[in-house]
Amino acid sequence: MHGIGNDYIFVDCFEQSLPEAPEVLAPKLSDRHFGIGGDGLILILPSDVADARMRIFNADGSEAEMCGNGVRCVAKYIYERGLSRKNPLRIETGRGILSLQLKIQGDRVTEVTVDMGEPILEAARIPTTLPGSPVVEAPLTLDDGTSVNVTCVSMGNPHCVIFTEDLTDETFRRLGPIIEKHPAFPQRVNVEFVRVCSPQRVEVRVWERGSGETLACGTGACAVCVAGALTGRTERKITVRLPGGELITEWAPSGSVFMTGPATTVFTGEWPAEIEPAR
Ligand SMILES: N[C@H](CCC[C@H](N)C(=O)O)C(=O)O
Repeated sequence: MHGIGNDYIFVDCFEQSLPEAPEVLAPKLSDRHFGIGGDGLILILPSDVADARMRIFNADGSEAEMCGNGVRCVAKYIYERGLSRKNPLRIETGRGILSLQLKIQGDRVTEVTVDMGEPILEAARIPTTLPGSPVVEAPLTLDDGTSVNVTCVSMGNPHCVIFTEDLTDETFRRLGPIIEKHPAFPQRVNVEFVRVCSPQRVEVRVWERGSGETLACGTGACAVCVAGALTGRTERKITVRLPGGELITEWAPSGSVFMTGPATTVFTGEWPAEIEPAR
């Protein structure tokens, strides 16, 4: 399944368990030539406190606290497979229990609005060693001596937002991995490069922690919405245009960030666990 091109392999763990640790399995299955292919692995598990629990592992095997595009797909799976027919659904994640409002046409979930919770802005909880809480347009010095201004937001997982007119491949692919692993981010960081088109619309490219360039990032779109409002560059409700499609985000007066977007099933199947990927 995918959320506007941010694709994951989803495993239904209600009735089955994995043949090996997810940290080991995620890189194997995510490999687009020797595995199934995806930006990572997402486990759909039973929960004592919600309709289901989601665990997300990036393509490098690292576990993340949250995945915005992924949680919309989990809700679609749970509802369409009849594991729960509630609406809204509640999904337990690494950042707590989230509420998801489903748009249903026929028997299909076509769109999901997620209450992503409140942004986390204290530097130590992003986490980052940069000064300020919130960290807004702070200079981040790179190892070549140059610096970029960054605004840091956590949606349960860490994000570094850079407002720029330069979304070229050269800059994106040079700076993305450098900033992902920058010492100012003890747990690494997801990096969003943002061009402001208007106070209601931005264009974004994302270099994800643990997965590199992806076509979209739901938590990243929410972090951009918060950073745009904090810096006065955008309104609190914006359309975020990513390479894979668009998400609607709003940092509501209640403090929660809401994200609306589609969720798509590409195929279902099974992998013969005894066959090891060739690598
Ligand atoms: N790479 C992210 C997890 C996936 C987030 C993204 N795919 C989304 O839709 O929010 C991290 O390590 O925090």
